[in-house]
Amino acid sequence: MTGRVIAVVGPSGVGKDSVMEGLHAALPNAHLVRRVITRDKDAGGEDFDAVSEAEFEELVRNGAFAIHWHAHGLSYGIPTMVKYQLGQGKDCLINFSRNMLRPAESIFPNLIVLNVTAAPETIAKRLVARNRETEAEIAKRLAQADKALPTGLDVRHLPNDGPLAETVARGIALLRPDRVPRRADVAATGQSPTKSETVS
Ligand SMILES: Nc1ncnc2c1ncn2[C@@H]1O[C@H](COP(=O)(O)OP(=O)(O)OP(=O)(O)O)[C@@H](O)[C@H]1O
Ligand SMILES: O=P(O)(O)OC[C@H]1O[C@H](OP(=O)(O)O)[C@H](O)[C@@H]1O
Repeated sequence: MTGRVIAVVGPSGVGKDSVMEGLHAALPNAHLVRRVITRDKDAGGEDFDAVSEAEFEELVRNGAFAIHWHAHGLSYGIPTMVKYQLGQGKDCLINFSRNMLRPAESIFPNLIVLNVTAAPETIAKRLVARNRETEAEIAKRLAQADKALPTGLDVRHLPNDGPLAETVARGIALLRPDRVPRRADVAATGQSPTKSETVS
């Protein structure tokens, strides 16, 4: 059976990478996708392949990416290898861009969106504490924190205001392939129960 693409989205600093690491540790069938990014290799944070802009463009020309995008003055690519992993039946966890969810639908038919959220002041504190971006870069990222998600996708909401371990435990429950939605989910959305799910 084909694996699922689990597109982890949310504002910069909300905790996507942290949640993904926790899910990866707990779910043996979930592959953590390593992104190619035009970011300094010593920037810290997620494990990624650092390339120059010229190298990135060459990779694009050579069809190295299943999908790629530009954000925050950087370029991000998801290696085509992900399709092999999906073909092997592995779920693939990808730190994704909210802007790319619509195009992703046709590239990855088995797409689940894990929408990580937190209060704006919590996100701001985390970005400062992480110390990866300058003050000006942090301000720009915070200005883009609020972005609507496209409609009609299978979105599962994961608040990350509290302890990370609790978020990860709720994330695991949200991703269970046999998960039966709560009645409240059905009533709240008034549509297909799998379209929008939250575990509290
Ligand atoms: N539940 C949590 N409680 C406390 N700190 C957290 C929690 N989740 C994440 N953090 C911290 O918040 C900071 C931002 O987390 P992370 O880098 O995972 O965010 P991100 O959403 O992947 O950001 P970006 O999109 O910019 O890469 C990190 O320093 C991380 O350790
Ligand atoms: O705002 P949207 O489009 O959702 O996300 C844009 C980009 O922001 C984050 O980048 P980083 O991991 O902080 O470098 C995401 O991973 C994504 O690549």
